[in-house]
Amino acid sequence: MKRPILEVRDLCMRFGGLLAVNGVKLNVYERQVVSIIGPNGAGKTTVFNCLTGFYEPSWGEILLDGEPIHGLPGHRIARKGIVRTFQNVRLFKDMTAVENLLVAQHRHLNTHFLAGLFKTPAFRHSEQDAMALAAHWLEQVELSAVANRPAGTLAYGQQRRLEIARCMMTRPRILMLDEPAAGLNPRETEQLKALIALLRDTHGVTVLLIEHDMKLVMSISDRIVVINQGCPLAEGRPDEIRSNPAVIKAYLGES
Ligand SMILES: Nc1ncnc2c1ncn2[C@@H]1O[C@H](COP(=O)(O)OP(=O)(O)OP(=O)(O)O)[C@@H](O)[C@H]1O
Repeated sequence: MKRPILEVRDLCMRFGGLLAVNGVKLNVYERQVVSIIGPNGAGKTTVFNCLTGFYEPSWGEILLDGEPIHGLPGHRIARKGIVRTFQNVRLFKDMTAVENLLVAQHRHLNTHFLAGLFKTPAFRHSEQDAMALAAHWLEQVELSAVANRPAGTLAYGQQRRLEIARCMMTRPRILMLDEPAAGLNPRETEQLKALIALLRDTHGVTVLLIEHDMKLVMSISDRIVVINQGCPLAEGRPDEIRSNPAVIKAYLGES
């Protein structure tokens, strides 16, 4: 069987006396949507923060394609193709939708100072490529019509999709979405679900999802990992998780 693109072994994160993450493991295969669920305070966002280098784990291993990445700074992990969105929308609200995408593309541009100053052919080409990529992603997330509107004036669901497009500008291998459906209406949630499926099925992206919307989680996930009070509780297909008594007791039974 193929090796997982992302392997997490015995991940632990301690904050003083609190063991917020305690022995979490993950095997994420390419082109899968894997959801991490659990009650409030279970440790889901802390796992994301460890995976993206925002926190250095207290213990455990994180392997990307078999190569250890735990302890690397966030920018190095991002360069290896792991990018994320946050629970709260983090766009440049006064910049237009397309400008928000071009900012993300900046590190791929030929940005040598003199090349930019004299607008060399290489610089102009990379600018054109960035614009073409931005146009492509605006179309994929159905925002072409609002490309020149300030991001802050877009509907909330549009802002969420713009954030995902911004991540996609960096050509990630693993896209991590932290509660992307929070605050969305049912129509916007359906659009989000279709977008996640498109990213996996058409663009070959692997998606890690933290989400409280169980309808979305159950319908889009290939695998689900349940954590409770920092500890792994269950792992499996949506139908297995739905009928797992421990999960129902710890989590689904709450709602
Ligand atoms: N930087 C920190 N310092 C101290 N404690 C923290 C820190 N970050 C998180 N915690 C604690 O770790 C535990 C897990 O928090 P975390 O945000 O990872 O949970 P979560 O599952 O993402 O919750 P939610 O679903 O509410 O977003 C909580 O008890 C939280 O208070």
